[in-house]
Amino acid sequence: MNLLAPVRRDRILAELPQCLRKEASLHTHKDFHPRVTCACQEHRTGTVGRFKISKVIVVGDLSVGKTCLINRFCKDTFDKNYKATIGVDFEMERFEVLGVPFSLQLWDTAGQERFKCIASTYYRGAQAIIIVFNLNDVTSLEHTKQWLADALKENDPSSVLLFLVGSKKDLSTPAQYALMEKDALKVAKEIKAEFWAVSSLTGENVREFFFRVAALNFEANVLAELEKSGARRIGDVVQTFHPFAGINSDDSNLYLTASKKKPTCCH
Ligand SMILES: Nc1nc2c(ncn2[C@@H]2O[C@H](COP(=O)(O)OP(=O)(O)OP(=O)(O)O)[C@@H](O)[C@H]2O)c(=O)[nH]1
Repeated sequence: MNLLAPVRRDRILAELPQCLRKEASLHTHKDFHPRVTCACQEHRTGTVGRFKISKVIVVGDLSVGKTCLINRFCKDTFDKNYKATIGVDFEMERFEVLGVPFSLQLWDTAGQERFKCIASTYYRGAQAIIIVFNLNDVTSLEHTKQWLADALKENDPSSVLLFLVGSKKDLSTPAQYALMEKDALKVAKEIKAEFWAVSSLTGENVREFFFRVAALNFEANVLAELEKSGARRIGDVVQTFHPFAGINSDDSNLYLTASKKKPTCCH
């Protein structure tokens, strides 16, 4: 029995949302990986779509706009008054990607030094890290590397997606923005993060950004799941036949046959 309400119509993704700037993007390909599209069509996404929830943490200096960013996307609200986040808070957002349900758990963490210690205990297990800075405050951009280093202490750098997000775009003139973007692109390249510039006040790029986060996360999860199930299938054959290795001299061939077996779909 499915007790969950259907996914909101405006959370349905049928295509891969595009990056903001190709210079600092995690992927420049236009569509989802063909193996992912194929797995979704054939309902071979394993735990993704059943009970998979992807944890995303949002870090950055105090008052850069982390809470406002999450609230603009999840609740479509904006509060002009600053209320510091104490420790952490989280929102759950459900999507449907290529027909498969997929959820993001968005963790809003405190930027204030005195709450940082509590917040950092929630960094572990993140599949994506969003590092936010204020487009009108170069110091907050400089601090992003330290925020990332702290978040990576608790996570495996090779399996986490990174996003560098410049906030409060509405407060910059085009000339100021252009200057800051140059610096931000450099940092993004250095830390291997995808760059975005948003405004939670106007909503500019907010939806596009989170759709991109959801899509790339989903893609990474399905690819990992396919890899895992492929390895398991090969392992199963070996396990099944291994006890008879002395009898069945072709045992090694079985292993090879299994691993070389042509997939039924595009890979
Ligand atoms: N003009 C403008 N102001 C913003 C924007 N985003 C946030 N703010 C303002 O910036 C202040 C701080 O925003 P928050 O979202 O609370 O900042 P935070 O990063 O969550 O702060 P901490 O919880 O202390 O880490 C508030 O007064 C917001 O109204 C934006 O896009 N444009």
